[in-house]
Amino acid sequence: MLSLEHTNLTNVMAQSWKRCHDFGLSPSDPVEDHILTGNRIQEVLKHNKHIVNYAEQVFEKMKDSITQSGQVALLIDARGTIIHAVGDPGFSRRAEIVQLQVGANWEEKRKGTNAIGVALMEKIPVRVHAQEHYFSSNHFLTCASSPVFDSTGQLLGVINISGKQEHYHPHTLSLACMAADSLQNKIIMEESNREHLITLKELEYTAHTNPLPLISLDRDNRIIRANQAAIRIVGKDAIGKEFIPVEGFAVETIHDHHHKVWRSVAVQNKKLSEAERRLYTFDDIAGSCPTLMQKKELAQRAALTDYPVLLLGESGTGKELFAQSIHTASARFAEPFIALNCSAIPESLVESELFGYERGAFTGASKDGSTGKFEAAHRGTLFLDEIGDMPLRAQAALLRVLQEGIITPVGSTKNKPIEVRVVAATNKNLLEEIKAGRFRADLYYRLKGIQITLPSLRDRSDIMLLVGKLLHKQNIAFPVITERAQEKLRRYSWPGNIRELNSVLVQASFLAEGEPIGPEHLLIEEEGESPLTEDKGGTIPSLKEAEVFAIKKALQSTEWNLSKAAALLKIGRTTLYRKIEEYGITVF
Ligand SMILES: Nc1ncnc2c1ncn2[C@@H]1O[C@H](COP(=O)(O)OP(=O)(O)OP(=O)(O)O)[C@@H](O)[C@H]1O
Repeated sequence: MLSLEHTNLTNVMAQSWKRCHDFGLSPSDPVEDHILTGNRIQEVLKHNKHIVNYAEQVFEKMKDSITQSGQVALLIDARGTIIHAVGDPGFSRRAEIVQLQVGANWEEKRKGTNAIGVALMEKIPVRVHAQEHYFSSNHFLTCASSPVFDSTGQLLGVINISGKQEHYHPHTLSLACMAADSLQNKIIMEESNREHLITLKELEYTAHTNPLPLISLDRDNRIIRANQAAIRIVGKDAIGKEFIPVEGFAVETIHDHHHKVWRSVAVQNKKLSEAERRLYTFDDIAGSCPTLMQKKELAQRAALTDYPVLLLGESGTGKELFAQSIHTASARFAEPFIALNCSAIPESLVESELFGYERGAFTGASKDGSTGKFEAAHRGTLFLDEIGDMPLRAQAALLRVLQEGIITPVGSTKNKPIEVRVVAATNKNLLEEIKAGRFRADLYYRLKGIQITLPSLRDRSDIMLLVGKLLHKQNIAFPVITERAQEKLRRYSWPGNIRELNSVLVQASFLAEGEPIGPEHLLIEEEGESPLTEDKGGTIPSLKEAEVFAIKKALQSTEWNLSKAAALLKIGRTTLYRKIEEYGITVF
């Protein structure tokens, strides 16, 4: 009697044979003998360098048993080309005759039913033995293949073990599966290490500006990292040494699944002074240009009302600064100002984030329950940043509360009346988002109340006044900027607006070391320097030059915020990080 598994595999085989028949192949045909050689195979190998390196490590462990049992182990890319092979030299010679060698392609449509082709097609581990092969010339083989996927489930290739049919062994398929799993684990580990590195890099950059002392400890309570603020307290030499509790530091421990201490972080638990806790006010909004003054006046008048406010403007134009100023100038100034980054809410957590949840409402929920942003902002102001990126499901939930003025925490049956003033902000064109079906028109009209569009820095006539104020904030006296540097500042287009200006000035004052700031200290691309601008001879920049330029520009305008820069470039964070490494792009 056939087992279910066997029946299924038999079906898989039958379907493969049918496909081969439909391709117009006949079992007695000579097998296609095209093979990639020279530059073409070198290109494929270069493209797959990473996975081949890992496969070498995996195959190394199996090499002896594969050789002794007269087999070959192969790595095949996602398109069916063999890219690495190890095994018994005797069998390898015979195998080469049927092209079980680097450069040959074993897709079903070329080589008929075979383990590699079927595993690629069906994305499952499979054995193809003797006469199960479509072409008669392959009947002397017994082959087992298992697919390899990356962390997103995308097929990367196949591991295959082949031998003469008389060397059939029931465990060969398990061996192929184990090798594929091991290879997959190595690849996923590498990806997660890279992710970890990115997080560390981001932490490094935020730690620069984060004034709160922060220390990371290993499981033995030794200091493995500390930001500048913490180093000032514990000293540089403390890294690597045991952390002796310092007064005012709270240690929070991270446990693994077995409740073993894994890592800890020590954060200085200091109470923020009134000045540090203070939100921005209209006095903090620097500028004298008529457009900005007009927007500031409009916002000041809006602060006296309870109407919703919608702040529009490019990234870094001061939308959050305006939102806080509106709150502090309003009658709600003594109540909370709560900010929510709408683009960062995962779809599944929308309700709990906005409305909170009761204790034990869902798996993973804190046992004490949690207060949602609406409740936290009760009687105060809720600032909905990046509203244009809010997922549609969250938009529906938000609209409901704005209409009804009540919330129901997840897992609760009780309604709570909520009274908040909403200020929303986005750098997206909401009318276009509505047209594209990504933003609800009814929500737009509810949020719009008073709409204030902030000017981009390039459209402002008061850039030098801003420069003075921003340098003053860093305790640098004015004037310290040469004429040519001022000209350079005026000419630049400032895609990252005031945030970018601030970061360029911080870099410049650092580079100038107390001397007047000259154009050489301003690390911005002059418009004419752009490799994207065709010069008079019409030279087109190379793809690499264009990429480096775009990446640098995105990093500069987001102050090296990798997530924001990747979003500007419309690529993933991991890809951005890889390119930064590949092109050797540095901070300055
Ligand atoms: N008129 C201004 N005067 C002084 N500083 C300003 C002004 N406008 C913006 N800034 C500063 O520029 C930086 C960016 O401002 P803010 O975060 O408010 O911009 P945003 O428009 O909300 O940006 P994003 O859309 O990227 O969130 C902040 O450090 C802010 O203090």
